[in-house]
Amino acid sequence: MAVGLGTTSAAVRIEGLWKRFGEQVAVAGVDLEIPAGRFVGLVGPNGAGKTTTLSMVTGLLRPDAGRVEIAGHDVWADPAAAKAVIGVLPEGLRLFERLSGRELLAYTGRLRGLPGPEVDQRATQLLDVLDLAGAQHKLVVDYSTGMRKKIGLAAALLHNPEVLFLDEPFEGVDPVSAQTIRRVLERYTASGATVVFSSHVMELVESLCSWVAVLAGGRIRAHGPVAEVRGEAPSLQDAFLELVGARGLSEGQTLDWLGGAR
Ligand SMILES: Nc1ncnc2c1ncn2[C@@H]1O[C@H](COP(=O)(O)OP(=O)(O)OP(=O)(O)O)[C@@H](O)[C@H]1O
Repeated sequence: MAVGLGTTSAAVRIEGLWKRFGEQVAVAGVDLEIPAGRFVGLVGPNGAGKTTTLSMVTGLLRPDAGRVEIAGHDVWADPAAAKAVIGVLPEGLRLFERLSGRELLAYTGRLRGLPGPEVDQRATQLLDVLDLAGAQHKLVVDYSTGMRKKIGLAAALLHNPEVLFLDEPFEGVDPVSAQTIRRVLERYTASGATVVFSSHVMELVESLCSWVAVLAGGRIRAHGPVAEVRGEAPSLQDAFLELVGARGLSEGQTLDWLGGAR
């Protein structure tokens, strides 16, 4: 179901978003309204424009054209107000490596303007639910990939944002940490907050998300509740392959030299 422009329940409103890198058009006119209180998947093949879109939506990359509103705040006209209500776990997350996990949270909390005792209390709880309590005094440089994602998530949640943006949050994360992250995110959306995350892993999106947007070639190909985007297809994966026009190997592309039959 397409949510019409102008409804009031949108967590994120994107209008006419464009980004070009030289000759390469990365995002080619994205219009999208993301409803509040949903677990939302932004899916698309490699190079579809997911990271570029999320970077523009979260105020990290200036669009060539278009506008973005988050919880009613224009990201580029009023960046401070917009950034106050979002949390971001970007791709290739850069952290302060020479701080411990707890110090990183303390620093993030003060940057967000939270009082010290409140930061301490929230940090203790987040470290605990994310299974990082035992590693809280270790330097971030010594954290594993999964631990980095989890401390990045804790930092993104510390100020209790209205909308959380996550670029590939489960990439490189083992199943135990993935389950922990998942539990925290489900709890967060159950309280009415919105999560928007990008992924290529369709099974994950189908099991986690209630709403999905499919991006390919810099454009939105479909969006709405997962069941509607899936339609008659047996799985979201099948619907996705259909939407993005995936193709098999054709005549002349048989790779007949590949494999054991010599
Ligand atoms: N800084 C840049 N300079 C030049 N081209 C870029 C830049 N960033 C992205 N692109 C190009 O824009 C297009 C969209 O890239 P983007 O990283 O947004 O896609 P994506 O959907 O996140 O892909 P993936 O799933 O592989 O991470 C690609 O063709 C990419 O090569």
